[in-house]
Amino acid sequence: MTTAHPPVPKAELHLHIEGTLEPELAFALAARNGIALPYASEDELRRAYSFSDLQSFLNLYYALMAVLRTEEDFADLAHAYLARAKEQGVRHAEIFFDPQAHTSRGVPIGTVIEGLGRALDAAQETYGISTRLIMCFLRDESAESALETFEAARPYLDRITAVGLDSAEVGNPPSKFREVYARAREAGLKCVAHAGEEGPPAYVWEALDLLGVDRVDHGVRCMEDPELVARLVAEQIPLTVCPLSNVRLRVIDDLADHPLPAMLDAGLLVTVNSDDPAYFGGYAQDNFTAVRDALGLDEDTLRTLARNSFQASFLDEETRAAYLEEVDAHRGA
Ligand code: HPA
Ligand SMILES: [Zn+2]
Repeated sequence: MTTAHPPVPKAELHLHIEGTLEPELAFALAARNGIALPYASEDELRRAYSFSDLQSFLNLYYALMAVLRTEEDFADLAHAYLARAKEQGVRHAEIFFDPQAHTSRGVPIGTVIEGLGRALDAAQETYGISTRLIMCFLRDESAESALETFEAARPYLDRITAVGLDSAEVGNPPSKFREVYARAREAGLKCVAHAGEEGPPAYVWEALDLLGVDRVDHGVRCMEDPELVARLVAEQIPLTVCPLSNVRLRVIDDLADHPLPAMLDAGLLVTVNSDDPAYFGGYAQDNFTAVRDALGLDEDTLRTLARNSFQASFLDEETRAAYLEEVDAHRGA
């Protein structure tokens, strides 16, 4: 008899909670809230998950959020994610949310944060997962809207660890959001930003130099610029890479061609994450397994990726050290 190895303990650092909305939950919440979805069934919805680029995904991602209306909806969404994350060996999750995608539909920011917070408060006890929240600004909305969102979130900043930047990248460079990032840093928050997913290496430079990010989300296009790679290596700025997302959004043609091994060889602090797992075909361990199989990564490399995930996290040193010990004690990938 063969015994399946438990998945390696890991931190998930690039995960949009709205991107964990599975068709089953979308239909259940639609029914609960009396909302009609333009799909006849879960299968029909699933068949719409075929994307040509980031924007084609974002269109469906924002449309399906219509089912999220109450604190309970946001709590249920986070509980469903945490239950799956536990099965995938996730021990720590730093979770993005997109407040403007909800406030623009009339859902108060407090409903979003209190709802997610309710689930995250129970996460350690219920799932054995420590959590942080990262509030993202939609970069295809205005700089003023980001500032207004930050001010609306002020009463809840004790629940928020960092700010981030997501949505349609090309044409919306980090420089547009200097002011809100300065304000966030002044308030004691960490800073991350999506950069170098569809956008050029210049956007990664801007995220570093103008926003002062502690971590770059995606960042795969840094490989086009050796000077940028040298900077990221020298400062050990973490990159939260999302392999299955890259294939589904056609950032990379084929997983077998993914630059992950070259990134590791270059000395970059790379982590593997799931981005929007309900849409891209896999959660955290699914991404680990997929890169292992497509790129022939060995057990030591997978353990390095798991170690990197805790190194790149916003955990305190004591908790980080405890998780790293768990990784080192783990056998099998
Ligand atoms: O991969 C992504 N990129 C940009 N914005 C996003 N919002 C959800 N997922 C993504
Ligand atoms: Zn993302």
